[in-house]
Amino acid sequence: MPSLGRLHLITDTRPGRDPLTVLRAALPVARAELVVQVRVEDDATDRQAYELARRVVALCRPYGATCLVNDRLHVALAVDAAGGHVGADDLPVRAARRVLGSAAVLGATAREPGSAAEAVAAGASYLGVGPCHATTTKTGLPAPIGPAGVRAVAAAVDVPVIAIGGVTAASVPALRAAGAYGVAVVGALSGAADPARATAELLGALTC
Ligand SMILES: Cc1ncc(COP(=O)(O)OP(=O)(O)O)c(N)n1
Ligand SMILES: Cc1nc(C(=O)O)sc1CCOP(=O)(O)O
Ligand SMILES: [Mg+2]
Repeated sequence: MPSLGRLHLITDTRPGRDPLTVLRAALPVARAELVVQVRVEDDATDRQAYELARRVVALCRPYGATCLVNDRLHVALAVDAAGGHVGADDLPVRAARRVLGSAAVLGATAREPGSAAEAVAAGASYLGVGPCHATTTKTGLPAPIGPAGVRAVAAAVDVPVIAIGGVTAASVPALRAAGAYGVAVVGALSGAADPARATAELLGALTC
């Protein structure tokens, strides 16, 4: 399995957002450090998810960036993405691993050490851990766990921990110090006036 990129860009498909424009700005800056997770709204059709994922895979390929698909693993397989990401409402990690195969990248959401260790034992190759900070991008989340929560999970597993939820370049150093391997963002790039510059700032904070 190739090494995992440290900057995960999750597509923002809310009305008025333009995920492919953001991606085109981020790719030349982050190149193989970029992991793009195709995430669509729950009411999007599989065809819409497929069309977006197909375009993302094609855009990522020349840069060596990685494309994953959130939730819809059949779409990941259909577009030959590198893997997928699952959480509590999705296929169980062991079932997801069976679907994707042993070589795929498989991310799982974990918010505390016990479920984190279970997800790794079931076949997760990285963990998405959060919400680290308050976020307006997704509703219904538990209270933020902060760097201390990330530290507890990172100490319990031997796979990369990707911190998520309200992450900005300013919050990256504390998350890295807590053991995060990388970060996943929506708003920090999708809402940026200059996504290329925001990508450079996030990468700078991740790799210094
Ligand atoms: C990197 C990363 N971490 C966590 C999540 C959240 O996944 P999940 O809990 O399944 O929630 P949805 O994203 O499906 O709404 C993620 N997508 N990526
Ligand atoms: C999709 C998602 N999952 C989360 C979790 O904690 O499981 S937080 C989140 C949204 C992250 O968006 P932003 O970077 O704009 O805060
Ligand atoms: Mg999910």
